[in-house]
Amino acid sequence: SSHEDRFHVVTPLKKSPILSNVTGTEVLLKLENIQPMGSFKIRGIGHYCQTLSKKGYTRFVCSSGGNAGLAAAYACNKLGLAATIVVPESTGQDIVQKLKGLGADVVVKGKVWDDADALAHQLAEAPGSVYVSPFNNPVIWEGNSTLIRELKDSLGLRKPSALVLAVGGGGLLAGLVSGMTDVGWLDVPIIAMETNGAHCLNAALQAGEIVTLPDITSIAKCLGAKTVCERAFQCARETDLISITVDDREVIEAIEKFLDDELMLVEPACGAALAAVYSGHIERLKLEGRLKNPHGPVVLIVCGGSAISLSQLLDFKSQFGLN
Ligand SMILES: COC[C@H](NCc1c(COP(=O)(O)O)cnc(C)c1O)C(=O)O
Repeated sequence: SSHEDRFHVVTPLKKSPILSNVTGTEVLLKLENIQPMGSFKIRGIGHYCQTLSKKGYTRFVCSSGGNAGLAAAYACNKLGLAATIVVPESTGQDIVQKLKGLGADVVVKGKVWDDADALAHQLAEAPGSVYVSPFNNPVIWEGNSTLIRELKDSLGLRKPSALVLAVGGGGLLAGLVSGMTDVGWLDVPIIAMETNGAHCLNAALQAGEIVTLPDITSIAKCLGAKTVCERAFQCARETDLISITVDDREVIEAIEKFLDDELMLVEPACGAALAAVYSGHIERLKLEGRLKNPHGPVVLIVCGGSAISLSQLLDFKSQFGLN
């Protein structure tokens, strides 16, 4: 599609000598943290808002941990449409202010994203309004799949030995699998990272069916969906998906190491993906022979996100005794 009818940018696929050295294999970073509003969300949410705006809706009602909301507020601002973003109490004030700065109405509701989502569905009943899911819609997955097309264009005939991503509700996973189907990469192993306490996909895979977590107890609130979407659960069974969970402490260690190594500050949702490298999972999987195409690069999706600041990182470090 031509530039003016999409909001995302083509992001760099950056070689990382330091992370390659840490894992003993080539690691490439897909820098979604430099998308407008700081995360990959603009690909799927921007495409969804763009598509639905042609149907005459005047107000978009998006439930979000924060990042999908920022993408929706940005898209509606560009489209000249009203936006209501419903976030849980765990969403920080800096994100709320950013949302308001984009002209969105912000409603804070409930302890976790699921509570905010229930209200968003109600508010979207109003005439002229339409609901925007942060992760559970085929149009969103179609937008997210543009990331794979860019990887294919960058890598040419080279196939990744693995794709590493963070999973919240599963929209990024569903989108990547859609793109992988298009480019013939369904055999590429997917390393699906979650934090313990926001591990709805891992819990479902262990149970053999979709389950709902009792609560979100991880600091990675932007991964905080208690139930993984159906499509993501199906994707996990249709692909060579390796589900890994990490502790919040490992996430904070990964964030700090990445800041020192690559001079970029990312939030806990993204730190979960980075922990695949810094907690030694990539190295282990390689030694276990799980990465069938060992000569290919590991591609890590640096998903970005706004739920971080230097002071929050310092608070997290003292919370986990990492000073
Ligand atoms: C509760 O929150 C769901 C969603 N965040 C999801 C998210 C993910 C995971 O993407 P998903 O698996 O939900 O498509 C990864 N990386 C970042 C930085 C994210 O913000 C949101 O913003 O509303």
